[in-house]
Amino acid sequence: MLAQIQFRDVTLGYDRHPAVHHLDGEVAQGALLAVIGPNGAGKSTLFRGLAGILKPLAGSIDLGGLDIRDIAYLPQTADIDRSFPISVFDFVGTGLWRATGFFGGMGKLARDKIARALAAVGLNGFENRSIGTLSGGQMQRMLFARVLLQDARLIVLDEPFNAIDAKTSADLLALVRRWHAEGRTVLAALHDMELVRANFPETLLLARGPVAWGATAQVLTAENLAEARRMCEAFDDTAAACIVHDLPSRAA
Ligand SMILES: Nc1ncnc2c1ncn2[C@@H]1O[C@H](COP(=O)(O)OP(=O)(O)OP(=O)(O)O)[C@@H](O)[C@H]1O
Repeated sequence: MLAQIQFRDVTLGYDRHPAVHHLDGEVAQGALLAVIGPNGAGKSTLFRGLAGILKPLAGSIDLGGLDIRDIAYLPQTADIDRSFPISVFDFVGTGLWRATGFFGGMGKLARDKIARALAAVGLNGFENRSIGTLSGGQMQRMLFARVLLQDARLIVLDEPFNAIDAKTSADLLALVRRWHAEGRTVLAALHDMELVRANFPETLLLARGPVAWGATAQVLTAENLAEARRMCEAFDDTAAACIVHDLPSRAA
């Protein structure tokens, strides 16, 4: 199996303080991987690193030759400025920037693609609504429509099913399955263990560092989950990033 992502002893953080550290491992092309862990475990930080928003403090992330524009990143809805004056249509249309460029005009073909993406997520008729008027579930559907348009090889979804109803979850999960069936690599940060067990073959359990990574049934054990909680509680948020060449045991 070819690797789509290789984490090489990567540390990511803010203001030189690590939030995720010493992550090693690889994600195969076409994998469907759940990333789970307690609040503050570093899931969003890891995804910001994958999306190129955050540069590693140490180590590296190899994306198997993918350009940053081949990655579709769905942030947590809390990270979206809902007061920004943009319509649903125009917001979803930003998913085409890879193809059209930032200043590219929007022809009929592009407008049709946006309309189809909105229809696919059940947002027909919402085109002219301002994003600030959407409910949580509609907002999530809109974000999925943008990912659809991006047509990316690597899809990174940060808590895509958070605070949405069962019908919306089921509709959006069907899109995730479709992306997986199309051979795209999909990573999703999730809190719902039942949803993970039922739909994600592989899981990374994170608690600032990796606790377990592999087949979901083997990762989601009571012992591993307890260990993740313990590691998160014990983590010192003010610690400085380790410098790898200061740690002979790791370098050996
Ligand atoms: N922009 C930021 N600036 C400084 N620290 C941050 C920032 N974003 C996250 N952190 C810190 O990094 C650590 C990891 O947070 P992160 O949001 O990655 O965790 P998470 O696993 O996604 O949590 P949750 O499940 O609550 O969303 C936390 O201690 C958090 O306070």
